[in-house]
Amino acid sequence: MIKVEELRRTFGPIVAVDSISFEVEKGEVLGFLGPNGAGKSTAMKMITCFLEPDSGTASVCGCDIIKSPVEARKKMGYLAESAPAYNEMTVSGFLNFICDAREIKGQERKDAVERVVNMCSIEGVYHQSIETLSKGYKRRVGLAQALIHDPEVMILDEPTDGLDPNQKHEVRELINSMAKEKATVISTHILEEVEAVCSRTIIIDKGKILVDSTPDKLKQEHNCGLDEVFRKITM
Ligand SMILES: Nc1ncnc2c1ncn2[C@@H]1O[C@H](COP(=O)(O)OP(=O)(O)OP(=O)(O)O)[C@@H](O)[C@H]1O
Repeated sequence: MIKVEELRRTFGPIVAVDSISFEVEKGEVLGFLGPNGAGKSTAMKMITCFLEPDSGTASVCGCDIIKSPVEARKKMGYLAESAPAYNEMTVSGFLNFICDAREIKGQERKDAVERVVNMCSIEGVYHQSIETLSKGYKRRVGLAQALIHDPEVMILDEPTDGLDPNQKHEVRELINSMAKEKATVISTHILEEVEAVCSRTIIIDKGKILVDSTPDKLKQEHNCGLDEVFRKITM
């Protein structure tokens, strides 16, 4: 469902993403791991059509991100690293604004909003303005907007960042509950999260893919826990 082919992006002299290629099938949850500055967010921004690649491309459910970005975006839900929500809007106003942008109307809109509000447990802050929310609730609102059109592909940049342990658990359960029907990519620094939700993991450093494997295989091959595997590979 996701096919990434030789994606590359530089910022001046910095090669943020260096010709990476991989595929993600329906039902897979791919964990994107790497140290700070490895290129994870840049890769995600390119796949979700928020940043143009220097070269290479990707397709999402058969829609090329360069030739058909609008179609590709319809297939994806994207939670950005620092979810760009409109602070002065209420949660309700923001989710309805996203529905406007995605042309979700009438009863379909009512059902979609109700579904994501329940899924992300944001009933209690529904009428509150976004600027008054805690970091964890902002993250959940970001997740709600990413899921509002029930996308086939989810691209989630550090989805549990800023959440307390209970909320982290809830979001991981949520990802697991949806995983079968979707292709999912999440980036994270939390190795325990990889074990909890990812069926596959890519370790990226300095823009290059160093490892593409499953968490279990990595632990077996290196005969240690994932945190040690991560250190061995990236240090
Ligand atoms: N807009 C930009 N202008 C200049 N350099 C950038 C820009 N965006 C990213 N970079 C650089 O590209 C490299 C990759 O950054 P990126 O944010 O993709 O890494 P990351 O793996 O997501 O890091 P983190 O785990 O810290 O979020 C870094 O060296 C970063 O400084």
